[in-house]
Amino acid sequence: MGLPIIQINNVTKSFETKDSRVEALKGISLEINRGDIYGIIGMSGAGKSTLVRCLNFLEKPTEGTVLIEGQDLSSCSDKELRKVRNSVAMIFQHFNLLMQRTVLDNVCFSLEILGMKKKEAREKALGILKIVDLEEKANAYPAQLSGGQKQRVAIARSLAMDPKILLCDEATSALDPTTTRSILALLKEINQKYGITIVIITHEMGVVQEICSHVAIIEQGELAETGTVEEVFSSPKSKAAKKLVFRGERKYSLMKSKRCIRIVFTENSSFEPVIANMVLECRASVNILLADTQDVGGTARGQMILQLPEDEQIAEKMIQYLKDRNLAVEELDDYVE
Ligand SMILES: Nc1ncnc2c1ncn2[C@@H]1O[C@H](COP(=O)(O)OP(=O)(O)OP(=O)(O)O)[C@@H](O)[C@H]1O
Repeated sequence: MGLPIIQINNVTKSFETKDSRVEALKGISLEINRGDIYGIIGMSGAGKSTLVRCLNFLEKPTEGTVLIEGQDLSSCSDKELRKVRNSVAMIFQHFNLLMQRTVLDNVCFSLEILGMKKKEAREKALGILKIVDLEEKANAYPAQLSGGQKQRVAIARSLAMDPKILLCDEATSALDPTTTRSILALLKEINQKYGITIVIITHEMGVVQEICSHVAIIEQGELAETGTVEEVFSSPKSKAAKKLVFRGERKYSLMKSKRCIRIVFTENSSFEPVIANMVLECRASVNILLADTQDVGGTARGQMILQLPEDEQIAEKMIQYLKDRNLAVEELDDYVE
């Protein structure tokens, strides 16, 4: 597989304000491989934006190192840093387009700054607008576009630089679910066709599940958990991961038992017969606290959270019943109050 394209080693970042000091990152280490779509997820204020800004040195870490393709950014000259930054493109929640310029000029702008001739830049930009499906809007101004179209222009502008890495900071947070899906599909296509490594910063587990191969969960400036999306979704270990996977729901129930389990299905259709048969066989009812299906890396994954009967023997029998049917059963602490 070779060297990871991004290596983050023990990065800390503190912000000094007039009367306080904020430790936004507290010793984060991460490796991202070439070709990954890597999600970095966490609640508001967790330090996601700070971390992503450290990846292109828009923010310099207080301590620790960031290596892009093996090159330590802290030992780069200004010229070398500019070169690295050209290969690490970034898109944002609010698009950051030049409002006085047309779509085409937005894409040509950075190419011309790099010294490309106008005609050549125009040709390249038109080719890229085709990739993002915005050819017919080349002469429109950003104000005349929808949110999704604006984000496509921002993606086109970053692709113009032939980046190796694309950093997306909450790039779909201002978009509705349908538009979000189409932008995520475009990012996936770019990743697959052009081999661009993508880092996605988000607070939504749905975004991670839709397209990421790997995920890192950060909480209060620390890394809570990393793994493949499949691993983290199937058996989240940290409190932060559980909160995101279970969508932060904490249930209040009329049933007395506090014993809850989570089952993961690969097929949505297997939900009902298994639970119904288990209830029939054990002659006791369960309380279904959550049941849903989510798309994890293109596969439908169902999860169900059950509150078991108070009778320990029956509860054990139910768990065994499910395990005998090769279902992953995980006991959840403190799920009900
Ligand atoms: N320039 C700054 N000066 C002072 N504090 C800052 C600065 N930038 C970020 N912080 C603080 O660092 C912490 C992490 O902020 P950051 O923006 O990285 O979080 P985030 O996870 O991206 O949050 P959100 O999802 O709300 O954008 C917060 O407490 C924030 O207030």
